[in-house]
Amino acid sequence: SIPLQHGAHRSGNRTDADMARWRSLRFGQFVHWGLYAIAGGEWNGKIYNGAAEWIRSWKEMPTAVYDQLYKQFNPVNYHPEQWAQQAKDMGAGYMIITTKHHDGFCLWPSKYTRYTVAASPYKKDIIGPMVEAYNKKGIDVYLYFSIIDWNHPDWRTSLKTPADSAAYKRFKVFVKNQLTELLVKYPTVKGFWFDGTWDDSWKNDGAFSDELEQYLQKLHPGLIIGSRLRADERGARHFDSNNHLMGDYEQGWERKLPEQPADVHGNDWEGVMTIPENQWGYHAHWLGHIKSSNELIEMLVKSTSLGGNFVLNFGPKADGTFRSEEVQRMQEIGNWMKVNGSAVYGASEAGLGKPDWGYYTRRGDSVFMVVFNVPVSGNLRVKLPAKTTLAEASASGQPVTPELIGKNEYFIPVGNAPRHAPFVILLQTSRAAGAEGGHFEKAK
Ligand SMILES: COc1ccc([C@H]2[C@H](O)[C@H](O)[C@H](C)N2C)cc1
Repeated sequence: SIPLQHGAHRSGNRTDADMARWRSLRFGQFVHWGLYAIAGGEWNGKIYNGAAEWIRSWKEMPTAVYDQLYKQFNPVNYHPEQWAQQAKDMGAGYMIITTKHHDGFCLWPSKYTRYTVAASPYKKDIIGPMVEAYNKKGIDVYLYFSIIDWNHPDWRTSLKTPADSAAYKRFKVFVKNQLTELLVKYPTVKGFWFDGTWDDSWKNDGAFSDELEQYLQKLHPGLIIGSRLRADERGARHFDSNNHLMGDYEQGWERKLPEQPADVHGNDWEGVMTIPENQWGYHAHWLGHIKSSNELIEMLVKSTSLGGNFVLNFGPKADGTFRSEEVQRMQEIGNWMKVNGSAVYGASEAGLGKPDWGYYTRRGDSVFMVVFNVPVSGNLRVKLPAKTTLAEASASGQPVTPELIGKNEYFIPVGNAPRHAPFVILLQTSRAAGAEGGHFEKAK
């Protein structure tokens, strides 16, 4: 392997309590909120086909116009305790909030730039009350932070001249100052969700990203930071030049999910997902497919079945309210999670493969069958590993009688009554005496 100073410093997943908690929560809420919500994906009567939070880069939107939008930021209907309650009702265990997206506008009154809420008509800190409201509901908070900062005079995409290098040196100090400020002002946050780290300026300075990560973890022990922050000294991102994951979990699953255990190599990982095809900030006109609650529940269960977390994104309007499609999905998903959340919370891969009828998840000896597709036979096939016995099966607390159809193979009869949502069957298994280690195969 290649000797690296700034590659992965740990092989295998973190085993500490903070990471175990992150892993157990399984389901998060992403919130993208900022000046882009004022534009809402359109300008001068034209609709922007890109992602709403990127509208500043749209040729139809003069940057000078965008950069004045802060003078209109005044979310009179922003009630963080209502945001937190609806997230709680959805079943989210953690929330990720954009403190600063690529446009550089800060939702907290940073003392390192004037481009913050303090300069807006709203004046007040957005982040502090949000962290407090979510924590009060028992929801952990993570801070999204974009390294790219289109507003800052010292940000550079690449370093072409000595002047560029001098500017970017100042910019790195600014970044470290802002991150320190966020941890000092909001000490209950559990981690950072970094973005905007693909430019050469950042990619070619692996040493800085490594030192920054170590500095932040020393300042805030237990901090959780995904694989988007770092580059190694050869410019490799997410996985270092020896193909070892950098950061505490794989953070590359954006609007896509792994298909099988081999795709995640036994690493902790998190998938982030939009309800429309590709909108993170508020866009008045959602184009293309809008995912239903059942589709989103399947993605959450699929993620759990592959040992990862699933984070669903919401883009509040400029006034601080949520669009009806988003409120509806939070309620529908929450209603399902209230009944079936035990198949997700604290659960992980079952090591039983992928059945046609849906997904297996597992927590200890409890195996959950989350059923999306009932076969025409009305019987769900279950094959357990050798040395594993099936103690009992139940659906919604009612016992179900499995039919033994072969060695450690069963049919679970569920009938063909029409169903409009996935349902869960609990298999209580027991480890036969002398079964070595985990009687379920561990992900490779
Ligand atoms: C260039 O392709 C990109 C760049 C950045 C993104 C940003 C989105 O604005 C959003 O914040 C998402 C989480 N992030 C990866 C998405 C796609």
